[in-house]
Amino acid sequence: MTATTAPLLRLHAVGKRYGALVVTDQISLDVRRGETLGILGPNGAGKTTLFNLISGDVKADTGRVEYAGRDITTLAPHQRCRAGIGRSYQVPQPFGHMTVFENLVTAACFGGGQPEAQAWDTAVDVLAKTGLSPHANAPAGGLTLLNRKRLELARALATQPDLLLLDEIAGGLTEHEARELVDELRRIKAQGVTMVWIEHVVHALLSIADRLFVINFGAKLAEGEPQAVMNNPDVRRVYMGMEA
Ligand SMILES: Nc1ncnc2c1ncn2[C@@H]1O[C@H](COP(=O)(O)OP(=O)(O)OP(=O)(O)O)[C@@H](O)[C@H]1O
Repeated sequence: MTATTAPLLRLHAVGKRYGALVVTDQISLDVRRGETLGILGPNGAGKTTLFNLISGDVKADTGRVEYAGRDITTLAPHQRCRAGIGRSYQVPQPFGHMTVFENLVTAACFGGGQPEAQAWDTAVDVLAKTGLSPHANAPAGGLTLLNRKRLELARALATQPDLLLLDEIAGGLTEHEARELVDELRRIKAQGVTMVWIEHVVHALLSIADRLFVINFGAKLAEGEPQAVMNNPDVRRVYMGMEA
């Protein structure tokens, strides 16, 4: 990759407020093709809002969002999804009465814009990739936490994204389960998918992230190579503050 390669995602001075509360404070951020960017920050720092601004679930008050060189600031969520941005939600949102397979076909058809025959093939492929094949015909509402997290990842993958936004998919898992999830993410990364991962389980994030971006009170606190960011005095203070 050369230094001149345009970023896949670019946020330029993006801002969002709810009344007097500034939730996103002039965030500028580039994500290169193929990289995995980890997002860290205390509870309420504005991480999920940042995802909402990228996916279109929330519209920016100020600034610009560019994807693959195109200004997508005013596009609706389904248009951004069809353009290649897939996301998971912090609270898994499957159709609980539908089977795992039906959830994936639905995501491929309606999120990814794939014709039905192709959507079936995609669903079979994603089931295998995420270890959900044994649960293909189970109702989504009855899955264990690990499998609900897997399904959340699988639904995003079924839209065949170039950019995958993952919101706290390791939270609540055991050490062993989190390791399995990271292994799955490594395989997805190896296929060239660009990822942005919000995660409080720092060691899971550090095991795969190429770069970290830390948010505090809606603004950028630090950005860069993971170990350097974790050693940054401002970041340490925020995290020690969290632990106190
Ligand atoms: N629709 C909304 N209306 C008003 N305030 C909101 C809205 N959405 C988010 N907020 C506030 O914005 C702030 C940032 O929320 P956000 O969910 O982005 O934080 P977060 O960093 O993802 O937090 P967590 O780690 O707890 O998930 C919080 O104070 C939250 O209460």
